[in-house]
Amino acid sequence: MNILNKIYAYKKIAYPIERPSLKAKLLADDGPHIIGEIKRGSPSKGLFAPDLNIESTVSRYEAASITGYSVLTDKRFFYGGFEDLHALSELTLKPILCKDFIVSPDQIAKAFAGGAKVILLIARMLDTPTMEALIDFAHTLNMEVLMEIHDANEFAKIEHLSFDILGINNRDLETFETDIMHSINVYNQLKLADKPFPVISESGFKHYDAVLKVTAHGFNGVLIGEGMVKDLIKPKMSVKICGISEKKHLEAAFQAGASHAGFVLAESKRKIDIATCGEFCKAVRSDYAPMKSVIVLKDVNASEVNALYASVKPDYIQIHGYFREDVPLEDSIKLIRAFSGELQPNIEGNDLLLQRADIVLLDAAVPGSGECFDWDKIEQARQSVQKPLWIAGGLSKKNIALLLSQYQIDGVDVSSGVETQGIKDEQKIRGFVEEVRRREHEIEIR
Ligand SMILES: O=C(O)c1ccccc1N[C@@H]1O[C@H](COP(=O)(O)O)[C@@H](O)[C@H]1O
Repeated sequence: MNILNKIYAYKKIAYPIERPSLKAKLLADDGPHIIGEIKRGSPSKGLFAPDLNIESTVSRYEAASITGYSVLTDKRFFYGGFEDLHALSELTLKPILCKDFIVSPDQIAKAFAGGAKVILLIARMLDTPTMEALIDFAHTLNMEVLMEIHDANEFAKIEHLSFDILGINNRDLETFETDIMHSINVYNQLKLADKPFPVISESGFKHYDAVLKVTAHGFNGVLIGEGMVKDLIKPKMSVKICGISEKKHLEAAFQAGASHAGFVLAESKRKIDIATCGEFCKAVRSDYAPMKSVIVLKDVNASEVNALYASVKPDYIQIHGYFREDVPLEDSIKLIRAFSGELQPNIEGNDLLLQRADIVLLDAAVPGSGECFDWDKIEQARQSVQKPLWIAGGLSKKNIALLLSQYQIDGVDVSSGVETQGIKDEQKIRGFVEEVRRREHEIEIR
């Protein structure tokens, strides 16, 4: 190996990453797309996350399946720094936006060297020739430009420029107030749905529902700072896809955004063997976070439950039918207690497991049969159970809207309703989860 080969090999290690395009990711139809920001503080809030640890923040954001990162590199007003960009770029392969007040090509070069794929330009702060020159320079580095506007007047100023992504800032910089309706109104006013570039809504997201609300209005994604740092952005409703017996269906449940994957070890046409179940639970832990694994059992003793818990290592154990505590149930087991239709105390183990349960599940008389139970019973259970309440039994994309509009529940569990001729159907899995997310959002904003 001559010296040039050696230097080349070294440089390839030092500069390995051609980050994917944020624009392309935002245009892909697998959202909602969240750009999670590394933000320690702001002029309006001061330093709100002085001890922010980049590594643990990245693990949390990755678990939330964000599409890309934004990192504040301004020190004076936002308490950030290029050291944060460098640290972040070592930890992720996703696109990174360098969030700064860019006025010169030097800053773009610095952002590029730090591993950023995207720079921000603020329409209100720059004149048009400067923006044009900065966009050209970014493009020569194969970087993308997020052009930020606040209102329609600012759009008129940048409309003809060749930026890559448009951002509408919900924050009024005079008052620092944020209102996500602001970006929705501007989006509609400017008829941005017809434009070829992706549009994101920026700032002021404090609930996951708000993310769904803006994406339902046509936005390709959202940029969230404080809400991500403070871990406020989470879907509300748990969605369990049960009876998974093939890896591709586990993948489909994850991709669709299900919160739980269920593996049946009880007698059933969906029963899988313990070794496969162990593999699936392991895959959920290592590849599908934040999704959780659930093993489904029926008519069991505590000793069997403890043994399965030790060998398969699921996140949750769901128990149907009777339960006998022949030995104490392992303390660390997280439990879903399934009841047939109502909280009857007459099955052995019900009282004990109701007390011990982390989640209570109301299901049909024959679990996994695709039959609904009498939903009138839900209200009574809601009143008496102060724990998360999930519903199963004959759910599908067709009846989920009715269920969610009538009852205050915390999760839904489906098996037959996402199958075609007894086999899990990837399209139905996607359709079911999408429908839940759409409906939970509608319910929230009523
Ligand atoms: O799915 C099964 O075969 C099964 C067997 C034994 C216990 C539970 C089982 N699945 C549970 O069935 C419901 C949902 O079923 P469906 O949508 O009505 O078909 C849910 O509790 C699953 O966890």
